Amino acid sequence: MSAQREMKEKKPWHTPLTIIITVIGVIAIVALVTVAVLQNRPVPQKYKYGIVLDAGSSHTALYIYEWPAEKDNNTGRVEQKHSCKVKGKGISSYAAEPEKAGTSLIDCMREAELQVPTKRHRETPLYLGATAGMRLLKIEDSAASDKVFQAVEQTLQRSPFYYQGARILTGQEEGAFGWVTVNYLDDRLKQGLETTGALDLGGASTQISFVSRNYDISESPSNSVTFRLYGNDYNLYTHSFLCYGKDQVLKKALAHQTQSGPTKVQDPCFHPGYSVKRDYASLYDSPCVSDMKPKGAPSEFTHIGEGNFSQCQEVVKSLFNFTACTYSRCSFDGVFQPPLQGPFGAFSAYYFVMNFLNLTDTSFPLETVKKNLANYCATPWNELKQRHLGRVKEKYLAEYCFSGTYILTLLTEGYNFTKEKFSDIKFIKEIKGSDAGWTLGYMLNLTNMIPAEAPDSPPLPHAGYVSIVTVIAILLFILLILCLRSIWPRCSKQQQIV
Ligand SMILES: Nc1nc2c(ncn2[C@@H]2O[C@H](COP(=O)(O)OP(=O)(O)OP(=O)(O)O)[C@@H](O)[C@H]2O)c(=O)[nH]1
Ligand SMILES: [Ca+2]
Repeated sequence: MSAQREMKEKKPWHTPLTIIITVIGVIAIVALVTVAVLQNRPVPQKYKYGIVLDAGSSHTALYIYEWPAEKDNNTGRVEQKHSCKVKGKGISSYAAEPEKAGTSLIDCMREAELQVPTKRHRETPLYLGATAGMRLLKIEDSAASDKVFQAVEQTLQRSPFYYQGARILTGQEEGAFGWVTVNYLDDRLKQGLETTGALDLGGASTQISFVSRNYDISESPSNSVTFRLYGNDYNLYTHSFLCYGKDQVLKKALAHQTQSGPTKVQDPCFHPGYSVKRDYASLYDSPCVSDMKPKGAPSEFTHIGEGNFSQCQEVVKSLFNFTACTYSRCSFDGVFQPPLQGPFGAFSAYYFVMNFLNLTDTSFPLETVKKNLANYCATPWNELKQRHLGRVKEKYLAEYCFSGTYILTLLTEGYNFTKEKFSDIKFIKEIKGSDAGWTLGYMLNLTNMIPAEAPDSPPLPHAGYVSIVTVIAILLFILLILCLRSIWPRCSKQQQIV
């Protein structure tokens, strides 16, 4: 009997009660961890979608955005799922046959129907925003602009999506939403980091938007937009220059060189050996140049290239007015601009052009960039065609020298990016797979997806929470075992004595 008791005291571990407690302990811990994991496991993702059509002056593009259904308010979660380039020109080019503006969108709308799951169609908001091309058409022929919108609306209303309207964005909205897009995608807003300025170069207008500390917004209220995003206040400076998109500036440069109504124009911004017949009527067909049309000009002129970068720069410079300024400081054409500040992202045509010219690396000195561009401009047209035609559209190829010169002039002389500041610019196409442009910012704003105040977030991420629960459970279990091992003999002894 005493030997048996001694055995039990030495190995209390093997008593049925200990085994039962251990099994219950293990089951409890497994259950606790399982519940913690299941409760906090990210449920299979359901997505929401939003569609924005960017009706630009040169073309229309459709963007589909996607975000996890339960996390509307979290930053950095909306991503571009798909984009579709509408075939043909921008909707403003259909002024004479407005119904075609509507039908031009059909193919991309079909693509969108396939991209967004059918059961989400009815709840997916669909917006169309038009920019400088439609602004110019509205100035030129307001009735034609209305007809284009009617045609576009007809197509969009027929789609299965939740159509929210088509309208012309103001230049201020276009600039500000481009800035929101860039900073949202870079996760700068929620974290309250220094923001990135946005430079957008379109076909008909160009936008500059940045936050400049300590500048007096009351000096030019029309250039300021204030935001409260995730608990941070932003005073944004923004300006949109109508007629300073690269297509309209090219018209202005050619208009400047054809003021005497010549039949031949020697253009330093085009390559040696380039020679194309152009007609006066289509050169002067936009409100940006219509009042410059020379009287008694012939019907056409021959556009001849000379390939001289510095002369081209002089032509381009002459298109800006650097003298008129009623503010403390101006960029050009009497427009207020506070001191440049912070890094900048330059997208759209800034990227297309500088990428083709291999000039996106701004760590090179500005002088080197200019020298490379000068070499490129001097390259004979035939040589370039041999090198690139087939892969690059002839119209784009012919214009890169002019466009590159315009970009450098606009940045350095227009906005005053000095040789030190030039390296603050990054030429970008997209950020984390989403295109840089105003469309994402526009949708985030209209769907109220960026809150004014910072949302409360759980103190621990899911993985951290599960790990801590598991560690605590294991520690408790070990403690229980240790307790059992040290106390049990005494307990059982006491039981026996009793
Ligand atoms: N080289 C090159 N140019 C392009 C490309 N796509 C567009 N462009 C040109 O770049 C310029 C700007 O294009 P976008 O940014 O789409 O301009 P947009 O939105 O139509 O015009 P806005 O209404 O003024 O904003 C236009 O002159 C286009 O013809 C491209 O892939 N390569
Ligand atoms: Ca644009």
